[in-house]
Amino acid sequence: MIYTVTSSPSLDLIVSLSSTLESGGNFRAIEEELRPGGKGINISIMLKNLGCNSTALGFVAGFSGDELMRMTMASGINTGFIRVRRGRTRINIRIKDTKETKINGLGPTVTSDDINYLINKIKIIKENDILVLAGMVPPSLPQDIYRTFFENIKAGTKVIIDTPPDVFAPLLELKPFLVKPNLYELQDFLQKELSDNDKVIEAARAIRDKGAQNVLVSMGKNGAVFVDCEDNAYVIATPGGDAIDRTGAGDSMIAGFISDYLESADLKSAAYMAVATGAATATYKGIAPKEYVRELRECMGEI
Ligand SMILES: O=P(O)(O)OC[C@H]1O[C@](O)(CO)[C@@H](O)[C@@H]1O
Repeated sequence: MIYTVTSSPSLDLIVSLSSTLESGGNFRAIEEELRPGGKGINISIMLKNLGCNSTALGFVAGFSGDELMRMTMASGINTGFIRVRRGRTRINIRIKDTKETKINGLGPTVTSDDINYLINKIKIIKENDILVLAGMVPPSLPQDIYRTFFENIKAGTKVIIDTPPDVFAPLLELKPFLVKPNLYELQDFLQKELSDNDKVIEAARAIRDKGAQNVLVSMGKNGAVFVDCEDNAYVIATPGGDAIDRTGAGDSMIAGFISDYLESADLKSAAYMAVATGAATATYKGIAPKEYVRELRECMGEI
């Protein structure tokens, strides 16, 4: 089984403007859409599109939490959300003009009882299952919550961490199966520019040497760098196409990686599928369907 944990899921409100957003201005949307969001939720949706079942776990609250649960279940995903009493599931805003402006909300207040309910769900995850820990840790949660989750799983569970490097860095010693920073976050974290692929590979190897088994660095339109547990390093180009909506593209990469790895047990093949899946969502409105992912994967050729 595959489990995704999103400690702060969201509804994503995507609003398009015909003119450029200015602080203090008054604008009207020309298009708007409400989607279920949060990294683990997007991963579960992409997994479903690729034909893999998963269970989405996390904390939800208020009317926005009800709507998120409704939308997630309508996508055919198993859910095991913990309903918390105070506050509401955050509504993250994406404003699109010529660029994309993101405002991510705070999320509800989560108590230690709520956390224990989620830990109990995590405790039943079996050896050889996959657990994805994804997204920011909201201020209302203990900042080491992912460590607590990690420490409550059985040995042999494959843990994948899809968070910025400052969140996954303290967890590397617990030997996650895969971490996936994006290049911008990684540069910010290291406080240096990784100006060519060799430098990205070197940085990925340094993360692996600290404990991660495999490291996938997503690089937007430049594809990804993948360094595996046997020290193979690959630079994987995207199958092309102009990004129209990057929301969920990085999350889709994780789903692509998992779905391929479960079928092929081949890390390189999984990394190529990750890039195809991320590119599909980036060049599609919403989380891409399987046929489109397959088309892009075929464009990348045999590996
Ligand atoms: O958990 P974070 O880092 O705040 O990011 C959440 C946002 O990222 C996404 O999961 C896209 O990656 C959105 O669906 C969501 O609004």
